[in-house]
Amino acid sequence: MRASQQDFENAMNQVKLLKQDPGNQVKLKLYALYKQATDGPCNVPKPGVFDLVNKAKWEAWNSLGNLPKETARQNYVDLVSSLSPSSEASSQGKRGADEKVQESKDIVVTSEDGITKIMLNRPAKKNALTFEMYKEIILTLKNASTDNSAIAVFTGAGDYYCSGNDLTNFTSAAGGMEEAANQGAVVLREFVNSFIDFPKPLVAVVNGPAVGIAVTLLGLFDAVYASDKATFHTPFSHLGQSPEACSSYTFPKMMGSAKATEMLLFGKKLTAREAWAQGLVSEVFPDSTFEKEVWTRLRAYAKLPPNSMRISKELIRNNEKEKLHAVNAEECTTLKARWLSEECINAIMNFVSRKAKL
Ligand SMILES: CCCCCC/C=C/C(=O)SCCNC(=O)CCNC(=O)[C@H](O)C(C)(C)COP(=O)(O)OP(=O)(O)OC[C@H]1O[C@@H](n2cnc3c(N)ncnc32)[C@H](O)[C@@H]1OP(=O)(O)O
Repeated sequence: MRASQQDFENAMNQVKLLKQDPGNQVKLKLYALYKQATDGPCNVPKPGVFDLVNKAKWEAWNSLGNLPKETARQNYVDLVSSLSPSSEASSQGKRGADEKVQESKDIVVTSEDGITKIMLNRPAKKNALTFEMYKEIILTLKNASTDNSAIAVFTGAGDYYCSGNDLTNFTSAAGGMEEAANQGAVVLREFVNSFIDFPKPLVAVVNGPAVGIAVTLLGLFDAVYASDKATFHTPFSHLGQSPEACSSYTFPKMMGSAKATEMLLFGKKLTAREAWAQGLVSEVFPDSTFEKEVWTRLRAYAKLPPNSMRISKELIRNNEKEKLHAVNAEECTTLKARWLSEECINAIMNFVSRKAKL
C-alpha cells in the first residue's frame, strides 16, 4: 500500500520526536526524500564549494534523480518507521555484570573481570569519531562511573586505535556550518569533561596509530599501554585547527614546552617509544604479545580494592580539576572559531576530496 499524505505528515511529526539523533547520513537522506516528495527532482543550482552543508544537502537530493514523488514519500515514511522508538530502544542494549552492556555499531562496551572495556569499532574508517560516537562515549563513561567495574579501558578494533575526529562531521552536518561549529563545541566540552571527571582508573590500550583527539585525550588517562606499532600524531596546524582535550596544558606539563610544541604546533608524529620517553605512554609492548600481556596485567589491577583506587585517583585529580575544566572551556571556544576559518575549511575539503592525507 502506498503512503498517504497523512502518513507522510505523521512521519514528519515523528522525526521531531526522535529521542536519539539518527546521525548525519540519515538526516541527509530524510532531507533528500522530503524535498523529492514535495518539490520533485532537484531543480536548484549546486551550492558553491565552501557552502559545505548546503552542498551535501543538494548532492543528497540530486542523487535521487527522477524518483517519482509518491515513491519518495513512501521511502520517507519507511525510513522514519525504521527509526521508531522500538528500534531506538533496541540500540540501547541492557546492563548487567560480565556481559555486553551496550550494543552499538561503532562503540562496543563489555564488562568482564571488573573491567569495563570500551572498544571503538569502526575499523573501515580507522575508528574515526562521529558526532554520535562522542555522545555515546559520554553516556558510556557516565554508566561506567557507577557500574560494578573497578577500571575502564579504551581500545580500538582493527589496525588503528583511532584516527581522531571524523573529518566529515562538519561537511555532512545539516543546519549550516556555524550551527555545526556551535554544536561541536558544546559536545566536545561535555565529552572532555566526562574524561576529566571520570572517577575510576581509566586506561588506554593503544593497539595501533592514534591521531588528533585520540592522542590529546591520553593526557587525561591514568595509564597508557601501547603496542610498538602505535604512533602518536597531532596534526592540528596541518588541519587549520588547535589543540583540545586539555593538551595545551597537559602536554607541556608532561613533556616540557619544547617537545609539546613539536607535537601540537608542528604536528611531529611520535613512535610508541618516543611517546614513552615523553611521558605520554606508561609502557610499550611488542605487538606480538601486546594483547596477552596487557589484558593479563589489567585483570590483575582490576582485582585491587576499588575504593582505594578511586580515592587515590581523586586525591591526584582534585589538585588539577578546576584548572582542567577552565582549559577545556577555553580550548573549545578557540576551536569553534578555528572550525569556521578558511584554513580549516580548506584542509577538511582537501581531505574529503582526497587531495590530502596525513
Ligand atoms: C565534537 C567534535 C570534536 C572535534 C574535536 C577536534 C578533533 C580534532 C582531531 O581529531 S584532528 C585529527 C583528524 N584526523 C585526521 O586528520 C586523520 C585523517 N585520516 C588520514 O589522514 C588517513 O585516513 C590515515 C592516515 C588515518 C589512514 O590512512 P590509510 O591507512 O591510507 O587509510 P585510508 O585513508 O584509506 O582510510 C580508510 C578509510 O577511513 C577513512 N578515514 C580515516 N580517518 C578518517 C577521519 N579522521 N575522518 C573521516 N574519515 C577517515 C578514510 O577516508 C577511508 O575511507 P574510504 O575507505 O575512502 O571511504
